[in-house]
Amino acid sequence: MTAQVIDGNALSRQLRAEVATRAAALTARGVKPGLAVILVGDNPASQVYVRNKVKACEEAGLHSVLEKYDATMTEAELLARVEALNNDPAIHGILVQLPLPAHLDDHKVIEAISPTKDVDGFHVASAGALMVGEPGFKACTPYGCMKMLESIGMGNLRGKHAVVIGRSNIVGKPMAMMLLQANATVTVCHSGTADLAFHTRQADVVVAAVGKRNVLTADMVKPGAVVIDVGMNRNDEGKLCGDVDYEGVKDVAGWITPVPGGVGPMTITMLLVSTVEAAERGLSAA
Ligand SMILES: Nc1nc2c(c(=O)[nH]1)N[C@@H](CN(C=O)c1ccc(C(=O)N[C@@H](CCC(=O)O)C(=O)O)cc1)CN2
Ligand SMILES: [Mg+2]
Repeated sequence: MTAQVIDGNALSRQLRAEVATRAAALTARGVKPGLAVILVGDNPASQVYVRNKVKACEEAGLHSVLEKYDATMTEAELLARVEALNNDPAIHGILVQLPLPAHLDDHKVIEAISPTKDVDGFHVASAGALMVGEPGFKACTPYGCMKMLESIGMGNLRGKHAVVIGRSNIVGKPMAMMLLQANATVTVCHSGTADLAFHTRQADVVVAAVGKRNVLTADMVKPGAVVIDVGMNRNDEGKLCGDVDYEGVKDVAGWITPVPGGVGPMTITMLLVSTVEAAERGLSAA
């Protein structure tokens, strides 16, 4: 079997066109959706991601503001910027690019963002809303993975077993909750799991989100399973690769996401979706 590829670039193009239509409708009503992106420090990967976020906003007709600060910025200064953006009516979504420099407390900074503008979905209020099935912003990477599943007719996972590898607050845990909301039976595996392959071999859907190459190899996958790769690593040649041994797993899986061109672009797409939604919510509350 050769797996079918779930193309994150193609799906993103389609969803971003829908975002552009919604943004144009809002703009015509006098509300241009606005995203503020805060970057502290000079992490080279983060610089690329924030640039891509701003570019994606421009292309979809959203207003965006990129605030770049030196790595020496104090926590008090950062919290003051977040507070100013919370009170800025032209801004509907705020995100603080992670990772932050070590002297800044990620949790404290994220909690300072108004939950009404938390388009990254990282605030405890957003995570709690997801947990209890209430409306709220969803973390963009797992949200993008769910859209990828929907795109292949697997939006409802009743009777299916999903295995998530990784338990981070920004991917693994919200991913598990979203799969549960979609009626899957969910297993979360992590560094303390005794026999990872035992679990993954039973899975109809595997999401690998560890940040380690070759965490999932062909012998660990049930034939025909859907494999979603959230990892971003470098191989020995310095080439970008995921957590999944793509070349081996593609001969066993039914569907697979590539790296690059899979989950990554969907992360930015879902950020745009949530920003437009934030602006729409504001309008309907007015
Ligand atoms: N505040 C946030 N910080 C971080 C998030 C986040 O969602 N919010 N996620 C990641 C980084 N990230 C977005 O911020 C991100 C990572 C990767 C991609 C992407 O498109 N990757 C491409 C490859 C890019 C390359 O060549 O290097 C792909 O997979 O095709 C987009 C966004 C951590 N921080
Ligand atoms: Mg920190």
